[in-house]
Amino acid sequence: MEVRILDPRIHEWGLPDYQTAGSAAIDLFACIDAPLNIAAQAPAMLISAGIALSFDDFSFAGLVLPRSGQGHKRGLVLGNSTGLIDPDYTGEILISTWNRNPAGCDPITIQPGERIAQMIFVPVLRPAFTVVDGFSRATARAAGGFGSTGA
Ligand SMILES: O=c1ccn([C@H]2C[C@H](O)[C@@H](COP(=O)(O)OP(=O)(O)OP(=O)(O)O)O2)c(=O)[nH]1
Repeated sequence: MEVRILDPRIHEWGLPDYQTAGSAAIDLFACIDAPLNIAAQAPAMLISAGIALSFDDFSFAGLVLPRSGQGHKRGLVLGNSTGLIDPDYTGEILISTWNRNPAGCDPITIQPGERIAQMIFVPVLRPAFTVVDGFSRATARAAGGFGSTGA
């Protein structure tokens, strides 16, 4: 995969070496010029991750996820829940940043270079659709949905 470093500070912050470190994800840095206050419950803010990717082929995609500590302990999550990076997207990766804490809580201050999200890569399946009126195979669950098997 080719990566363009759009923010030169990433050279010093370090591209993650997740392939040898055993981590599943690369951390994404907040490419901001000064500390940034994110108010509780304010509309999500797009923050540059400072990199762009060129996927080798269309068989995998990227998912931007919150970091567990940032989300659970601090309330810093993603305004889009999960970000999908399409394999044909070559623009800068952006992080939809949201302070989920209740209104009135202190703002969260993000520092330049802080790792505010992470990205994993997933294989993409593209099943062919066959339009039918009824399914050819019956299952025990059928249309039993939420809670249908008990609490
Ligand atoms: O957290 C994210 C989510 C998306 N993107 C970029 C990559 C992705 O390929 C593109 C479009 O995202 P998506 O397909 O989820 O957006 P959409 O709202 O469905 O718009 P589109 O019509 O562009 O597909 O935006 C990011 O940089 N960060």
